[in-house]
Amino acid sequence: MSDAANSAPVVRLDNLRRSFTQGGVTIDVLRGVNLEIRPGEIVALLGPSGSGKSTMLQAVGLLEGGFEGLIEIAGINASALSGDARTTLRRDHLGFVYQFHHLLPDFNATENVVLPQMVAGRTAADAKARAEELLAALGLGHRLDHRPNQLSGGEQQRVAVARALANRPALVLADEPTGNLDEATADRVLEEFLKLVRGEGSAALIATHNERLALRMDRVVRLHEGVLV
Ligand SMILES: Nc1ncnc2c1ncn2[C@@H]1O[C@H](COP(=O)(O)OP(=O)(O)OP(=O)(O)O)[C@@H](O)[C@H]1O
Repeated sequence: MSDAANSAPVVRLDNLRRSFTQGGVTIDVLRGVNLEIRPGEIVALLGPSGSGKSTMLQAVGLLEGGFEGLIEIAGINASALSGDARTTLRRDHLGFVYQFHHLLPDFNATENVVLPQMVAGRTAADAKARAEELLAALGLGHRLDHRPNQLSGGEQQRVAVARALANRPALVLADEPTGNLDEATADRVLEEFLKLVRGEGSAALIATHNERLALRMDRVVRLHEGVLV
């Protein structure tokens, strides 16, 4: 067995449930999701539109309340934590990539990757060196001073990838990370994303509609009628 298989999971979900009530109608979106992700493991989360992929990522990302069941991140029971402690747990262990990059428009590529590191307490010099290393690894060494609106869609997503990995998260959560790119660009960006995640030794949970891209990951799980199959 590999080292990864012997070590504690970076995330463990046990009987995760979430319902939404809207206009008197309740829908049970997650009906008892169980999942464990090992350190360094890259997992694709598939499921049709509306099956609850984003809802599940919000739970694991500790971004929303209203869930029942266990959410454990790096061995810590997140369900039992206060808001501040959840924020710290998120900052120390998780990185996020969304379909749309959510970069800060007034900051250049380097600064967008530096900022989360400064929030985590790293010195400006260390943060800058780390940002430049990640951006160079993603082929953006010549775009460090460009602001988001001076970058192509693929370049913007690469900056978002660098930002997500900046604090060396144990787990990267990605929601359709290449969903707004054309097929060829999506393929290239995903390839670089996976390579970097593997190189960094992070685990990842990546929601996608794309079966072909999912096959490039270590494991595929599917949301069907509120549970993972
Ligand atoms: N805040 C909310 N209030 C009410 N219903 C919600 C809320 N958030 C999500 N839902 C419902 O939960 C279901 C799952 O939504 P979710 O966004 O998780 O699906 P998804 O699998 O990510 O879909 P897509 O692939 O289209 O992004 C949908 O039917 C949606 O309408």
